[in-house]
Amino acid sequence: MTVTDLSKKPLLLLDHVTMQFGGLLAVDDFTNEIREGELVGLIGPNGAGKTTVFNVITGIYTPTKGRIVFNGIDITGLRPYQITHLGIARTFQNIRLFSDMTVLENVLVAQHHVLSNPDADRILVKHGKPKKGHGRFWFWRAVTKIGYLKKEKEMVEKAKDLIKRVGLEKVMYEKASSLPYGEQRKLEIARALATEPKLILLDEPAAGMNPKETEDLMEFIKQIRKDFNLTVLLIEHDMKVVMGICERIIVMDYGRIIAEGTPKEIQNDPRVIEAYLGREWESV
Ligand SMILES: Nc1ncnc2c1ncn2[C@@H]1O[C@H](COP(=O)(O)OP(=O)(O)OP(=O)(O)O)[C@@H](O)[C@H]1O
Repeated sequence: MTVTDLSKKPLLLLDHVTMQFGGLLAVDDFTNEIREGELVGLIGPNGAGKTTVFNVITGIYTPTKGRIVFNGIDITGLRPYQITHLGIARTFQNIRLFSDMTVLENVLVAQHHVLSNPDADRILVKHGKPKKGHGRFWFWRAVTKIGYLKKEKEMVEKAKDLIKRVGLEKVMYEKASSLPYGEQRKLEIARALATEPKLILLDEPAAGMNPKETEDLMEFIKQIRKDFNLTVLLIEHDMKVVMGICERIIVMDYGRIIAEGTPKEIQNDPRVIEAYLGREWESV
């Protein structure tokens, strides 16, 4: 049974997507449509192909076969930065932050793509650490000082506002590496939000979290979906999270979709229990 709300506008279509690595079909004829505002879970045993689905959506890999359409645009084969521009952001299984930078600097770096590069570089040099290759900085700063100052102010205000909205204002000037794990995850999600996505892909956001952090994360994901008008696709092994917040769940095994439905339907599906939930569900 499908649980897709057909009154919602289609946002992402994976149309017979296949990703082959040599003789291995990591993703095999994957077809699914995600509609605006949905919160969808992607689950399955280790090696089922879940992260590869994220990698083809975000342009890390070009699918061997099939087509990916986002918001009416065929994005198959586009570069990752082009896909980010169109409104897809992601987080990774292992947290990826600039550990020596503050929370604010981390968000500013993520906003980088919104501005033309010279502007973004200059703002980063001032609010973050100077990088190599910024010799043009002083020249451009003199030439475009007024526009730059305006843009800088806007960018910093925007970053601060985002940090407040995700509840990290108390640690805005702390180094990312000094934050507790749950806050590092939030910061990673905030960095994804800084690119102003329509769709966010979260790869195992609850990995390594304690039960309290996991509870907070579940609320956080529901809250940001509402506050930022997001569509969310989530890979997660923690069944409490998946069953607790997803409206629809897609189950993969050996690269293929083996089931799709509401949390209740998935929990009672014999194919899913056999391939996956039998093991995972016992631990919930
Ligand atoms: N770049 C690559 N080259 C070769 N094989 C790959 C590559 N990326 C993934 N694979 C293989 O594709 C299969 C699917 O991997 P993938 O990481 O997508 O699974 P997953 O469902 O995300 O697993 P997990 O839950 O453990 O993260 C695995 O067998 C993996 O070894």
